[in-house]
Amino acid sequence: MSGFAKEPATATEIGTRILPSSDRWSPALVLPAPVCRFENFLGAERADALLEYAIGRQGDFTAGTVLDPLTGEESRKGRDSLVLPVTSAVFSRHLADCLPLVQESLGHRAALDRSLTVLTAHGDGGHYGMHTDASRVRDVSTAVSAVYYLHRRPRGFGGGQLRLHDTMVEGHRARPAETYRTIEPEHDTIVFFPSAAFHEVVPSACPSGRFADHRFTLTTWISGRESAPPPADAGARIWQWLAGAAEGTRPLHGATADPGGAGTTALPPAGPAARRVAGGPGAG
Ligand SMILES: O=C(O)CCC(=O)C(=O)O
Ligand SMILES: [Fe+2]
Repeated sequence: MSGFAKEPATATEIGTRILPSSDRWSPALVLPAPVCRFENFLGAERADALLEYAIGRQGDFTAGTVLDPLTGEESRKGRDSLVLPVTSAVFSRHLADCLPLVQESLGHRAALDRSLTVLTAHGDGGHYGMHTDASRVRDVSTAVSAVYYLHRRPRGFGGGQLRLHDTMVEGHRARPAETYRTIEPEHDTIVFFPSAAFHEVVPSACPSGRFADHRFTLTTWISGRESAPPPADAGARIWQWLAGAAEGTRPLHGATADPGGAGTTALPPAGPAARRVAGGPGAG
């Protein structure tokens, strides 16, 4: 026997003795940061070659730093990562080809034309406390962060998840929420999210201590020259809220990093293959 659930015919009012009325509601809106992820981003062969390259350059990595937003000074507070600046025409080309689809899925409009890439390694106790990537980009309201993950299989480390925090909007003020989405650093996957979104890397454990067993990334900050056009829909509004919440995380003066300077390279325009993907089957 099956049947449909049947509600009582009349609804009962919950009295104001239980639920008093109020004109002082203070609703807090909690929004997830827009994010998208690709699996098998470079493909097994290229991913393994890149991993071996990273491992082979062990001696060239240096301790990653953070910029103090108040003083603009570089420090290692809250961060234990190894970094090595790199460029790759092939990687940039592939990023550029994916960008139309990424921008579509993140509700992102502004033109992006520069990128800055570093290889990173997290070992035993490696971590990166809560931050935005404001100090790495020209205009944080439009910049996109891309983190590509690499590791040996079986994985030689534990932990090291990326936490992408939600944004809490109260009235006209936005701030990072305590809730977050967890991203596993899976080999040959890449994640894209707004550079203004608060995020952190939780501590990794690497029992062998071997460099080859570290958690590797190729992290790229993709910048635009111009500010975002005014949002036409709710999907784009989150970018403004994120930029508001990230205010104050960019060093005001004395910053040692110059994201528009020597480190950044021009991002090539997307190729025709990208337009086919973004346009769906039959497009192009
Ligand atoms: O390694 C990750 O998952 C994120 C790295 C990061 O946030 C950064 O380098 O700014
Ligand atoms: Fe970051």
